[in-house]
Amino acid sequence: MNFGIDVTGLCLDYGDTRALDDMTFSIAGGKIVGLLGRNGSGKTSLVSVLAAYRPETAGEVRVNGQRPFENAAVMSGVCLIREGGDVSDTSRVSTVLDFAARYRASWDWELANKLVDRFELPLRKRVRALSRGTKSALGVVLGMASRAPLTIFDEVHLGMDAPSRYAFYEELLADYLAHPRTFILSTHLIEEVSSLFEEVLIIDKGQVVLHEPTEDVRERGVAVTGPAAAVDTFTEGLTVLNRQQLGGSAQVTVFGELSDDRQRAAKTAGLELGPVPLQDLFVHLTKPRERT
Ligand SMILES: Nc1ncnc2c1ncn2[C@@H]1O[C@H](COP(=O)(O)OP(=O)(O)OP(=O)(O)O)[C@@H](O)[C@H]1O
Repeated sequence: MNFGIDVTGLCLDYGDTRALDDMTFSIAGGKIVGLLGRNGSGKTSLVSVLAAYRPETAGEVRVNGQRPFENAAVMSGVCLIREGGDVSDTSRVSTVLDFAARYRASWDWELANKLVDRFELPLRKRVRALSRGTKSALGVVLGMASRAPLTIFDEVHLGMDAPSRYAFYEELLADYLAHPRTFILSTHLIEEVSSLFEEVLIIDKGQVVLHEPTEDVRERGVAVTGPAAAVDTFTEGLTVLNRQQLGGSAQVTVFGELSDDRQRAAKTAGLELGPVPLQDLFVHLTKPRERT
């Protein structure tokens, strides 16, 4: 079972601060979605509404067809893991897992135990004695083993070191393939995790900037690689997102599709064309605009 999401005209205010500003989007169930946005763009606010931690100020939010806030049927099927962990600092790791197992209808102990071993979680230790990375790993175990129809990781893996993060991505993909469900991952570490995303939702200043299949997003630009002088000549006048040079070779990322003629011209000039790194597009789409 997996939960889909329908959001229409969603607004969320904290007093005078409008954190979510007229958001509209739908996510079909059974996908891994990347939620990308700069600091303060509204990622945590959005997932808090989806997971019923907060009521919306205006608009409509439907998770599995129902309004989440104070709705037991939705809340029991949504698992939001935030970086802080939301678990009692004084409890032992084993107690936190036991509690989650009692609360989560679809909890899977086999998976939990496998991940406890993989992340070397100290079951007897109290949560407050865990390092930041180990606490994040505990969050990963709670989120994965819940097998919730909608599982949301809000920047949970940022505290983990690279081997642990890659272990997380591997376990997430394996378990998703075996037990498809809806995942939302909010992150700043775009490139290393982007291969997992089937869809990308980019938000900025509380608004949706882009919501597309990842493949389509990558086709919104082109990475041009080859001898530096030829690359620069070819990309002159185009919207350049990024330029890297190594010795005599350069790679320039440009925004916008290239016509067939331009693509042929690139090949004739000995240039290689490739997909655009998601990170470059993200930076471009969320960069501050001049006010008019
Ligand atoms: N409890 C709160 N009270 C008042 N304003 C808040 C509160 N929580 C968030 N905000 C404001 O709402 C906006 C969105 O914040 P939010 O935490 O949702 O962004 P974010 O994308 O998760 O940021 P980050 O990547 O830095 O975690 C920001 O302007 C923030 O200052």
